[in-house]
Amino acid sequence: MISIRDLRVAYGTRVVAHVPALDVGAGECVAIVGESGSGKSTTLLAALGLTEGADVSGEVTVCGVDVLRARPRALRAIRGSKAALVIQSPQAALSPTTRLGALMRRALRLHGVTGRPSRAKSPSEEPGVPGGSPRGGIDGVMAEACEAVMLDPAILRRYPHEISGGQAQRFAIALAIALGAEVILADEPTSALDVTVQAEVVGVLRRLREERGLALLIVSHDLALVSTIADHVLVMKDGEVVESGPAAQVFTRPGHPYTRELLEALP
Ligand SMILES: Nc1ncnc2c1ncn2[C@@H]1O[C@H](COP(=O)(O)OP(=O)(O)OP(=O)(O)O)[C@@H](O)[C@H]1O
Repeated sequence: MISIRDLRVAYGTRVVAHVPALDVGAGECVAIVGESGSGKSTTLLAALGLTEGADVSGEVTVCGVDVLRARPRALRAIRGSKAALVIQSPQAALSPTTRLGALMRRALRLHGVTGRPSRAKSPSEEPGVPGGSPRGGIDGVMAEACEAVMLDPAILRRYPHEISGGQAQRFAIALAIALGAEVILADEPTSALDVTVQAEVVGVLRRLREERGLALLIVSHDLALVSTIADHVLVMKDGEVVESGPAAQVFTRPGHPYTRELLEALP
């Protein structure tokens, strides 16, 4: 679903992220960890062609689209529908005067999700995803997407300022699901949340990838969180990947002194 080869992102003469190889398959979770400024978010944004003003080279393929060479139309087709970006403070991106339900409905219409059975991929394969809603219609798709992230669909009647940071992040994930996302790219997915809600959101992400085969690329400085969900971990430092391997290996037998440092800093 995501394949990156020899990605280099530079601002002026400074290379801020260099990623030799990164692959995320369906149902997999890959995490990028590292200290602030190490190039994690830049890598995530580059995967969707969103690093404005940067010189970007290499190969990036997301849902079959050659991101660095695709026309804007092809990029728009994957952004927001097939590949959804969940950012640190989703509330800031929501229009304050529009109820969440209206926001979600507008996004679904924009991407042609009607909730009619004709759009269903395979109801047996993906129950409750766009078009396959047993309740039918766009309202059914919206309600099921909320329930998939453990939000009461009544939240759709609220305004963005009436929900918590955790609910906002779950709403962003619900929106991605309603749109039929195959890939979720999440930047510090639980940064705004307290510990209990964090565990809930991670549980939701874990279940979604198991049940729907979602591919997850997560950026986080929280190694404890990453250890509960990632299959594969990339450790970045000063724009370079210093270690990359299966999560179990990176956490139990770290090969790089910097990874050991990060692990030792864990409470
Ligand atoms: N638009 C930009 N112009 C110039 N430099 C930038 C730009 N965006 C990011 N950088 C630089 O690139 C480096 C990597 O930033 P990035 O946001 O990818 O780090 P990060 O590891 O995600 O950090 P954090 O955890 O704080 O979000 C930083 O030194 C940052 O200052």
